[in-house]
Amino acid sequence: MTNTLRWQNLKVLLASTKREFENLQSQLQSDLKQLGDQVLGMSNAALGYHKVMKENRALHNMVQDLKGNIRVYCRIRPAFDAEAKTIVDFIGEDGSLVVIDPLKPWKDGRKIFEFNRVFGSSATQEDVFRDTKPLVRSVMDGYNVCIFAYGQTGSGKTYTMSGPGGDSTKEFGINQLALNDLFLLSDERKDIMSYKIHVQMVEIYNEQIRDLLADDPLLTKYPFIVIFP
Ligand SMILES: Nc1ncnc2c1ncn2[C@@H]1O[C@H](COP(=O)(O)OP(=O)(O)OP(=O)(O)O)[C@@H](O)[C@H]1O
Repeated sequence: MTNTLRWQNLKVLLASTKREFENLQSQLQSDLKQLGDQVLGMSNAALGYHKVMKENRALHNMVQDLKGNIRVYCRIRPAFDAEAKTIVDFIGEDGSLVVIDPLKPWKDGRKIFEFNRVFGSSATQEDVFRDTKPLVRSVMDGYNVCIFAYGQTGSGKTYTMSGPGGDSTKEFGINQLALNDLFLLSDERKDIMSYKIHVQMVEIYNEQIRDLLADDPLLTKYPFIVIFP
C-alpha cells in the first residue's frame, strides 16, 4: 500500500471516529436532558406530595377542632355478679345514657346523662381507641393532647388505659394502642419528617410520685414541684 493510500484510509477512519464521537456526544446530551427532566418531575411530584400531605394534616386537625377540643366519653364496664344495682336503661347514638336504680323504680330512680359518646359493656379496647385515635394523631402535628380516665375505684380506668395485663395485643389499653399508632405514623412519614418520641410514666399515689419505668420507682428525683389544689 502506498503512503498516499494509507493516508486516505487514515482520514476516512478519523472522519468516521469523529462522526461516532459527535453522535455519542449528542446522545449523551439528550440522555442528560431526559434525566434532568425526570429529576425535575420527581422533585415536583415530591413537592406536590408534601403539599397534599400538609393539606391533609391541616384538614384532619381542623376536623378535630370542629368535633370539639374537649370530649367526654363514658365506658360502662361489665357488671360483676354481686352488683347490678344500677341498670343501664338506654344508650343513645348521640351520647345519651339513661340508668335506672332498680331500688327506686319510680321517676327519680331514672337518671339521664349526656356525653360525646357512650361505650356499652361489650365495647372492645379497639372500639374505645378508635374515637381517641384521631386526637392522638394530632400530637404528630404539634398539638397538645391529654387523655385521662376518671371514675370511682374499680370502675375500669386501669383496664381502659393499660389493659388487663398479659401479652394479648387484643387487650392493649389506650396507652399501648396510642404509642403503637404514633410509631406507625412516624414510620409512614419518615421521608418527610423525623420524630423523637419520649415516654414517661409516673404515678402519684399517697402524695408520692413514682417513676413507673425506673428500677426503683421511689428513688427517682423529679425536677418539678407538683402543687395539689
Ligand atoms: N371493660 C371491661 N371489661 C372487662 N373487665 C373489666 C372492664 N373494665 C374493668 N374491668 C375489670 O374490673 C376490675 C376493676 O377495673 P380497674 O382495675 O381497671 O379499675 P380502676 O378504675 O383502675 O380501679 P382503681 O381506681 O381502684 O385502681 C378489674 O378486675 C378489671 O379487669
